[in-house]
Amino acid sequence: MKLTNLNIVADENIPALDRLFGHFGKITRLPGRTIQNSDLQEADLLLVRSVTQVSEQLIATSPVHFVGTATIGTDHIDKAALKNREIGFSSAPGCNADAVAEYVVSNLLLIASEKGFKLKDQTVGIVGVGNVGRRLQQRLEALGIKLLLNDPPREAAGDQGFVQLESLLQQADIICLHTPLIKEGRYPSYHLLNAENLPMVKPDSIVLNAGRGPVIDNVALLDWHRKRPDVTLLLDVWEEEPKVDPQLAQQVRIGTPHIAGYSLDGKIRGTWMLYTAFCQHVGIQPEIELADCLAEADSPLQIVLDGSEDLATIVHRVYQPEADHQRFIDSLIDTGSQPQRFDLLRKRYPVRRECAAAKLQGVKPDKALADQLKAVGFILE
Ligand SMILES: NC(=O)c1ccc[n+]([C@@H]2O[C@H](COP(=O)([O-])OP(=O)(O)OC[C@H]3O[C@@H](n4cnc5c(N)ncnc54)[C@H](O)[C@@H]3O)[C@@H](O)[C@H]2O)c1
Ligand SMILES: O=C(O)[C@H](O)[C@H](O)COP(=O)(O)O
Repeated sequence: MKLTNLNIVADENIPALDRLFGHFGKITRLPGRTIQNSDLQEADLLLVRSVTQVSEQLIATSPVHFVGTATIGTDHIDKAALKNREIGFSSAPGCNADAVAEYVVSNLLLIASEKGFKLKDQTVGIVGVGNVGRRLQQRLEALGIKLLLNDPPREAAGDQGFVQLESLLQQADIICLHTPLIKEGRYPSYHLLNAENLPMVKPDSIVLNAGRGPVIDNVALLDWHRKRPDVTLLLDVWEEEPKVDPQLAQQVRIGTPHIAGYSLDGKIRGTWMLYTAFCQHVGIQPEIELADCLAEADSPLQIVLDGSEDLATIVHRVYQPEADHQRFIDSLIDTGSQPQRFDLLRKRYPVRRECAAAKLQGVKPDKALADQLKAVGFILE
């Protein structure tokens, strides 16, 4: 196999493809939802995002020998089918975990200022404490916030410090869901929140889902929330996406089109992780650095401080949930085209950097603010 004339079929929404895979051969970019078996009949590599269902049927009779998904989630991949056909596989674990943690912190700071509470007086429950949940845990702990953690697989593996889901639901002021979508096995997460346990949620609490839509039974959620409008809903993921239930969308305070992880840094990191995994698959040494790919993307974020800012103001200069929410609400205007608009919002998502990439200039923050900024991921000189 020559490594310069491979046929690569890739989702058109994967960034930095030319830089990281161009030298391996010809790249054919396709809309992820439309990639089908006939597109793969001469393909060596298939690079996807979460919207391509990689099934036995998709790869049957194709010469594909490596599949990569530039995402954390893998619920769209039939890993057993790939293994049966001895096709190499890699996802991008943790690639956009910082982006999701920052999305959550930014949302919570927004709701705290709207409702007039201090985050440090709240108890936050994190369900699913993996790459995303851990980074959220680190940030919130560093801000002095009390946490309740639920992760039965980690608990079963001997990790400590977890509570049962029911007690988390009963005690947390803010509930953040960060589990993968798992339908089978010992710890399924499908409809983890449902008609039976949603009523356990405390009055006036906040429920945020940035995992996968079906982790909450959306029909039960709508029904319950109509009786419990005191609860603030923050939803980035939807059970039938790209189709969104317009009635549920109207109940949420912040609704977004599955973009919690959509930082430029997280996306490029995802492609780069596939590049290194592919190099390993074919037994060559990766030569391209992640930092070079990010530098070439050339989207610096400079934040000039005048000394009047607090943590929320600065975090919202990196990521402002309200802008995404407004675009999302606008996309619901016509039921017929709503799913296409959902995909378009994702395809044309504005450049968003992570806190670690921001350069703070102007008036130096005092120690208290500097500590908070470091807690949420800024790097201060
Ligand atoms: N909205 C977005 O843009 C976005 C971005 C990144 C990831 N995600 C989703 O978030 C998920 C989590 O990401 P991650 O990087 O933390 O994954 P991860 O695999 O590192 O961690 C997932 C954690 O969830 C735990 N878990 C599994 N089943 C559980 C259950 N039934 N109840 C409670 N905990 C359970 C696991 O033990 C693990 O610790 C991904 O699988 C993906 O579906 C969404
Ligand atoms: O699993 C992930 O990494 C995230 O959900 C990711 O943001 C999905 O993005 P998509 O592949 O749908 O563009």
